[in-house]
Amino acid sequence: MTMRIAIAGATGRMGRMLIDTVCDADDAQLVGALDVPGNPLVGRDAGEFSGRATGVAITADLDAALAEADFLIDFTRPEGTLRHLEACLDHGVKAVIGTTGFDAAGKAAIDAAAKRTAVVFAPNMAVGVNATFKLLEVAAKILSSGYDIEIIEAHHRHKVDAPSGTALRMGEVLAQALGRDLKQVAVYGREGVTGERDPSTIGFATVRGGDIVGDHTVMFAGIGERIEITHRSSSRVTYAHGALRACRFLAGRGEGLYDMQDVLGLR
Ligand SMILES: NC(=O)C1=CN([C@@H]2O[C@H](COP(=O)(O)OP(=O)(O)OC[C@H]3O[C@@H](n4cnc5c(N)ncnc54)[C@H](OP(=O)(O)O)[C@@H]3O)[C@@H](O)[C@H]2O)C=CC1
Ligand SMILES: O=C(O)C1=N[C@H](C(=O)O)C[C@H](O)C1
Repeated sequence: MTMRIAIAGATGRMGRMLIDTVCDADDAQLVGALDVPGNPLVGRDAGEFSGRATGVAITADLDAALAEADFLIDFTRPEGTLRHLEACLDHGVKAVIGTTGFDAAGKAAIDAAAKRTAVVFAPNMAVGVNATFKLLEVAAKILSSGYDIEIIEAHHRHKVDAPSGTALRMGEVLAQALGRDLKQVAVYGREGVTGERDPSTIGFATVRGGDIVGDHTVMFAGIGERIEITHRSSSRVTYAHGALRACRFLAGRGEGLYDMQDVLGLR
C-alpha cells in the first residue's frame, strides 16, 4: 500500500532531502509540504529546488498540508513540531519526529500525544548511529571503571541546539549502562578553574562550524590507553532513509511511542 506522506519544514536542509527521498520511493507519495508563514517558497512546487515537479505546492496551512496524509515527517523546531503533532491528532495522522532540542515539557507532550496516535521520535534516524548506541552500551559495561567518558560532537554552523540530540542520547545510553543518572553526572563544557575531574561524570563538548553534517565521538580515557568510538555522517540521506523506514514501521501499528531502536529491531 502506498504511504501518503506530508513533510514539515519542507524548505529546510532535512525537508528538501526528505522530499527527494519520498518522491524516489516506490511505496510512498508526497501529499503535503508544510513550511512557516512568510517563507518565500510558500506556493511553489515542493520539488522545485531539485528540478522536479511534484504537483504538491508548499503551504503554510497546517490543516491543508495534513488533509490527504497518513504520516507527517517532521524535522523542524520543538515549538513547531508540538503544534504539528496536535494537528496530527485531529487528522488521525501518524508522526515521525526527528526534531531535537525539546525540554522536559516538550518530551512529555510527545509522550501524551503518542497515547492517541503512533509516533516514532528519535534524535538520529541513521542506521549507523543507532548501531553505535548498541556499541556504546557494550563498551560502557566493559570499561565501567578506570575510564573517563567524554562525548564530543561537531555540526554545521547553522545548528541551533547544543549538545546535539544524538550526543544527549549517547549520554543517556552510557549513563543507563553504568547505572548512573545523566542529570546528576553530565558536565556541559568546562571553563576556568574546574578542579580535578570527578570520575563519575560524563563530559560533553560541542564544536560548530562550516558544513559538518554530524560527527560524534565517545572517548573512554584510561591510564595508558584510550578507546574512541566515532560515527561520522557525510550525507543527510541516511537520516531521510531512516525516517521513511520509520513510516513503514508505523504503517502496521496503532498508537504508541517508538524510537529507531524499535524500528530497526535493536531493542
Ligand atoms: N533525527 C535526525 O535524524 C535528525 C534530526 N535533525 C534535526 O531536525 C531539525 C531540523 O534540522 P535542519 O533541517 O537542519 O534545519 P533547517 O533550519 O534547515 O530546517 C528547519 C525547517 O523548519 C522550519 N521551521 C523553523 N521554525 C519553525 C517553527 N517554529 N515551526 C515550524 N517550522 C519551522 C524552517 O523554516 P524557515 O527556514 O522558514 O525558518 C525550515 O523549513 C533540527 O532539530 C535538527 O537537529 C537533523 C538531522 C537529522
Ligand atoms: O542538526 C543537525 O544537523 C543534526 N541534528 C541531530 C542531532 O541533534 O543529533 C542529528 C544529526 O546529528 C544532525
